[in-house]
Amino acid sequence: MFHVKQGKLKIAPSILSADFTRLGEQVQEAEAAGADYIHYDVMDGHFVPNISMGPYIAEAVKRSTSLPLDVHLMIEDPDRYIPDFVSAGADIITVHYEAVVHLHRTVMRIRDLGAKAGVAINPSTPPFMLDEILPFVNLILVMSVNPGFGGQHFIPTSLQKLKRLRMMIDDRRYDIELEVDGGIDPNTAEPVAASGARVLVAGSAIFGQGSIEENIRAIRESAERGLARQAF
Ligand SMILES: O=C(CO)[C@@H](O)[C@H](O)COP(=O)(O)O
Repeated sequence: MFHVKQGKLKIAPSILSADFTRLGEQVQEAEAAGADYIHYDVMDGHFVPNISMGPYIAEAVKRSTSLPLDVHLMIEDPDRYIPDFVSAGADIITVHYEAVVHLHRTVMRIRDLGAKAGVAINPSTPPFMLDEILPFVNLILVMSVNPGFGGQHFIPTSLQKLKRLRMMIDDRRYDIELEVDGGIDPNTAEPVAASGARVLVAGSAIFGQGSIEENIRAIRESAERGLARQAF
């Protein structure tokens, strides 16, 4: 894991904001429009105040696309469900720093089961809390809203956090994807990319209104402008 691979910007539509009566169709539309991952939010009503989807729907989503399934577990005791999501076809499984006691064990478990392992941090968690786990993860997810709901406003202090993490990753030459999630739209995509994010999750800005294809294009173009003027 000790080489830097910048790669291109990735867009990960969050299907939390999709039309569930046409879920397969909307996932396919996102894929045809050039999405890179399908972001799948799992909420348990405990770690976050909302309840969303479990492994059965994940398995159906996986069958409807050839894109990697990027599963974000916003749940307490995620270890209980990691094997179910791996069996459902999850390619990346991200757990919350705040939800896990033995984070290294959890991360290694995800990797041993054959998926990539991510760690997410809430808006109030400082980046240095990830210091010891960085050598073991494939992805870091910066939550730029308090997790639990789509359609919230981007928290601007997330930009400093992204810059700090970008530096931590690059200075140590880790091959880790830096993902951001919450309030990403054509306005915020530029500053988050300029601050170091390389995977942008967006829900309401992609599925909320208008064409999925145009919405993805607008976010990608904005992020590419941000990448071109990296803020550090
Ligand atoms: O994890 C979450 C919310 O907790 C996200 O993935 C949301 O689904 C993003 O929605 P928007 O802020 O893009 O509408």
